[in-house]
Amino acid sequence: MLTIAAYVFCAACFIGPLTLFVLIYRLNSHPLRSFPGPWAARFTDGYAGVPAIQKRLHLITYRDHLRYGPVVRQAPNRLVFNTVTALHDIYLHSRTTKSENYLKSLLSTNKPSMFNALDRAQHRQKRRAVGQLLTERSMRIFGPTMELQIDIFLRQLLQASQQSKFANMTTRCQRLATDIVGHLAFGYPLNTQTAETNAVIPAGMKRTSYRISVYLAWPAITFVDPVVQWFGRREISKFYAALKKMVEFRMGMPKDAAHDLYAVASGDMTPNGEKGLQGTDLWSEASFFVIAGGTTVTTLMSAVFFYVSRHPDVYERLASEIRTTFSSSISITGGPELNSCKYLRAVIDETLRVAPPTTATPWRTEDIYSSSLPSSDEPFIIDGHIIPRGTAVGVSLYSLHHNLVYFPEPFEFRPERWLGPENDEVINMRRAFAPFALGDRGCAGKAMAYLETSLTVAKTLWYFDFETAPGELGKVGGGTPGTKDGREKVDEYQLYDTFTADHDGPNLVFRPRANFWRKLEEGSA
Ligand code: HEM
Repeated sequence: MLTIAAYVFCAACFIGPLTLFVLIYRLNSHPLRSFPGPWAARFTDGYAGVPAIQKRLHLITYRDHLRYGPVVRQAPNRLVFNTVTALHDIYLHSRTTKSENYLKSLLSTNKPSMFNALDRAQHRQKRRAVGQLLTERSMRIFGPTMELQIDIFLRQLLQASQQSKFANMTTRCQRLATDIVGHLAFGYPLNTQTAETNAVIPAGMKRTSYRISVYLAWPAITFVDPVVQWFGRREISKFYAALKKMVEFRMGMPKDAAHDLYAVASGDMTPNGEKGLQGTDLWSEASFFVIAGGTTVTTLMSAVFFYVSRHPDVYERLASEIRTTFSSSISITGGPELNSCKYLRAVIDETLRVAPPTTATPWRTEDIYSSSLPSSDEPFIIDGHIIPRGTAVGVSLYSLHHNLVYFPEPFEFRPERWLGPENDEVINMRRAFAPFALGDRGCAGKAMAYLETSLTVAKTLWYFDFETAPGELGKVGGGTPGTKDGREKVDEYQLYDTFTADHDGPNLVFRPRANFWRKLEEGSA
């Protein structure tokens, strides 16, 4: 009988040469060997995986572009680009789909959602069904529900100001965005703004997004997921229990009782005559929806408050636009007047540029998964490079949005850059601006994100003046001078890469304007 030592010896004899073979192959014969990049990235996904665990992969990617140029090999089979040509070649290409590592985001449900379906036909059916809920027309129907939640947000700010307390805008915006998306997905009042009962939902969203981020960057490490789940089992079971409660609540209501995912996208046929989502498909879609719509808008709103509070000139111009465009709080609603606020739109776009809420690189690959796409012998070319089959390609939105070639003084927050005459420089800038990605896998919720953020910012500036909290509290959210890890810029809102970003602050102090606050107290905002 073999002893344990003999087993170990046999394994070593097999694994040793195999590892050596893989290393030599990756160094000398791998089809991506001529692309520049750090040495470790040739051998292991761990090169990106470790900073993903540290929530700073977007900063490492930015640094690597400065070191190695516009295309960097970030993992044995992954190339990240930093040009506008690559952006368009990748995301508007007729033969790309999401890369295989997105399957690692299936996690517990094992049912692909619109986010991680690789097959085109499957994705198209989901996108058509879900997309109906996110059109501008649908947003007009949903608008009043959204505004009721924003009123609660404003009343909470009023309360904080009356009690001379500061407000941490990450927490406030996160709860607001969660409550809004809860209504849109499940027609369910999560009430995280006013009660702690469902606070597990935003916390669960953050945790899930982080796990997805790490597993996307380092797919092989997914084997630790059962251990991660075991350690977080209490929170995870609370999170799923809260989701289950929402589902059961909604199923107990008539289908047309709310304007939500269930009403608009489920059933054999949707109201638009599309094939609808069925049973469990619907709920894997809805769970993803809560994360996609909740975490991203949270980042956008918090970052707007960060930048506006630190730029008095921007603050003055924005406040003046809102306070002269509208005649009352009731008139601040979705429509032509809100759309006429060009400076507000420039502030939001500049925020999306400097602090893109999706910090992860949205990876794509040549589509070999869709039965509906005939195979092709055409080379797959990105930015002039022939890309071998099986390679994941992508653009880091954080890097591209800080690329000097397109955005002069890239770390300066200057909304005015979006308002200049349409010259070549501005056209180039617009082509390089892609916070929602591009193409048929780009964001489905763009109209909702602009509406929700515009309403929240405009209404806040109608009722309040605000400034950063005094002392150390006011520094939360910015960088720390002297650090050498890419987080040294005091005036840059610090994003922690968890696929969608995590962050803290800003801490702001609010002062009600004149007597407008009475309307808030009366509940007739
Ligand atoms: C500022 C806010 C937002 C930003 C910056 C943003 C950004 C993005 C990006 C970059 C993607 C592509 C991700 C990838 O390829 O992996 C995406 C996809 C998606 N987003 Fe958003 N998003 C925002 C808000 C929303 C909202 C409010 C919703 C809906 C409630 C939403 C729903 C979706 C969906 C369903 C997809 C998947 C689309 C598909 O694969 O067909 N997003 N988003």
